[in-house]
Amino acid sequence: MSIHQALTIAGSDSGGGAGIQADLKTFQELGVYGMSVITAVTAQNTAGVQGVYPVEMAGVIRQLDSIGEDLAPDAVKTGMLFSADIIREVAQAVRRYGWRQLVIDPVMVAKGGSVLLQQQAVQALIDELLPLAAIITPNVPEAELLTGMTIRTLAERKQAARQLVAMGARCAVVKGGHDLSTNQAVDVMYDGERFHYTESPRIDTPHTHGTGCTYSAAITAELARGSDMLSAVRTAKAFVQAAIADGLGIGSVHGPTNHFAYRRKGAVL
Ligand SMILES: Nc1ncnc2c1ncn2[C@@H]1O[C@H](COP(=O)(O)OP(=O)(O)OP(=O)(O)O)[C@@H](O)[C@H]1O
Ligand SMILES: Cc1ncc(COP(=O)(O)O)c(N)n1
Repeated sequence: MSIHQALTIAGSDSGGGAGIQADLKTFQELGVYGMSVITAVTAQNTAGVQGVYPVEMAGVIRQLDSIGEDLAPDAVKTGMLFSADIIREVAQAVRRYGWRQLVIDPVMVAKGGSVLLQQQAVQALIDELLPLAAIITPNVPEAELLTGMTIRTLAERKQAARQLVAMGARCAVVKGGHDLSTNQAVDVMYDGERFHYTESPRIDTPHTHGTGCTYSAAITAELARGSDMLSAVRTAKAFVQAAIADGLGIGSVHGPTNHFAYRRKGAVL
């Protein structure tokens, strides 16, 4: 039996809703074998982040090499990378091992406001990692920091997506999860030639912990399975929509999404 394989390079979320845990659950649900490189351990639950404990550099480098020397992921995603040093090592590994299908979710702050990427690391993300991206998937605040633009309108989101491609990503999606001005969650994708929109009704719920991780992990899984970029983005949108719509009711504050929901709805892989 041959199986498609995907790697996530991200932080651990003890509460299980975001980070490595969300990524591996999403890979599994989409029929892809999952591997992980853990950059930081977070103590986290639905109420917020109680602690951030970066993995020492030697440990990050060793995990990257252990994967690269033996395994061959069909697609790789990055989430919480925490520091400029980690970003540099990840970029080196991506080049060294020829990981061409790289999905970057430029995680910067948790929904509760905790810092998941040091401020001085943003430039390293722009200089070292972004040019290696098959796709980058910022939300609006992340796209603003990466491009230096102020983004309020759909036209500005389109311009930001175009700018991210000019900065070296092969494709960019600027997500609309944070745009409360419409009742649709509209994501804007630019593939270097044209724009595509993926939209779904906005669900009024506080339980959106880990939506960005889940979405980018679903893109990664679909790329690993051999999908083209637009199909991967469309499937990821359907996956995250189902996961938000059918919340689990876990925890006391911002609960996780439901990774089972997409397949339970009868999606055929
Ligand atoms: N309330 C919602 N209803 C429907 N779709 C949503 C909602 N919130 C987010 N989405 C969708 O979920 C996906 C992830 O977007 P979001 O903007 O939440 O990412 P994010 O802010 O990076 O997430 P995270 O905070 O987990 O890092 C996008 O496709 C977005 O359109
Ligand atoms: C380890 C880790 N990675 C990413 C997020 C972002 O997710 P959210 O913004 O939904 O809290 C997180 N909270 N924790």
